[in-house]
Amino acid sequence: MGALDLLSRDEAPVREASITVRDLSVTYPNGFTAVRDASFSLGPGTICALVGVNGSGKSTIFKAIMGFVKPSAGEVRLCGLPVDQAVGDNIVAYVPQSEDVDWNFPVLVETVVMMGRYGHMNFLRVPSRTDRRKVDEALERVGMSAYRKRQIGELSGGQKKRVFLARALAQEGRIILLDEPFTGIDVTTEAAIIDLLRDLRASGHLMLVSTHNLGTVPDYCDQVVLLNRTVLAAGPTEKVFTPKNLERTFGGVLRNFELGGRELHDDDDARKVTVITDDERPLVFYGDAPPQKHDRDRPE
Ligand SMILES: Nc1ncnc2c1ncn2[C@@H]1O[C@H](COP(=O)(O)OP(=O)(O)OP(=O)(O)O)[C@@H](O)[C@H]1O
Repeated sequence: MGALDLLSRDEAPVREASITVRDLSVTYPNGFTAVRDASFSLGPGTICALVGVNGSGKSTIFKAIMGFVKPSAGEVRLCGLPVDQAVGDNIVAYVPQSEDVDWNFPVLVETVVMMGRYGHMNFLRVPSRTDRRKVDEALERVGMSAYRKRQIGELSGGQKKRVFLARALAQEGRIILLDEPFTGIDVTTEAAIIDLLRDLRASGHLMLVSTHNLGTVPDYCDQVVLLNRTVLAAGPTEKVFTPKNLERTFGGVLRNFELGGRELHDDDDARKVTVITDDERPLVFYGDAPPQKHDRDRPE
């Protein structure tokens, strides 16, 4: 171990992963309250889907968990700690939405992943042997070692997602937030990411995944939080991910096109539905229905 390792901040004890959101309200400076009285709690070894329409407050919840916005009421605790302390201890890692990243910024893949180690380094930010090894391992784990010397902006959407996932792995947070990780990627990459999330769950990590790909939610998420500016329902997937709850969440009518477009009953498989909004537009396809679309084509 080198002298710089001795000065690193890796000594924080490993705590059991947990997220507690209690009566959380977030009001933005313009006075708009994006989330009101939201409560849910999650423990270690969990993959939880955060599901809601556009603007329902998913990113706002993430920002509150990362400490980017302060609650106007209520609180968030991570592993039992206040957010600032948990972020300082590298407990929480974040995989951003693609749109939130400036892809023109010239930076190598391996540098992006090394950023996950910054919180573990001293103020000089000179990578130790451990930091380099963690970066190597993380790139290997997401299958991106061969791309380490490439500019991030040159990669495909799915490859970029993998790199940001590698950054989160290198950071070694027990809690990982993934903001729409499956948008714009192929099914193979989606399956690879889901496999990785399952591995991480098996090692006690807690993952909160905001997603519009509802069809696969019951396959890999053991918990679900349904959101529409507050928590409408939260708990085990088999209890919460029901047609009735999804109808409340999406504010439309659920139909099963496999069954001739009839409205869904609550004992139907919630995966095989399409949400129809008030203006008769299909909002989300999932299950065995056509792939996710947002246009006006209704399936026959
Ligand atoms: N900085 C801000 N100032 C004011 N209002 C904001 C701000 N950021 C978000 N909002 C508003 O808060 C609401 C929730 O936004 P948020 O980004 O959390 O939704 P979301 O569920 O993540 O949406 P999407 O699925 O489209 O990503 C929206 O009505 C949005 O316009």
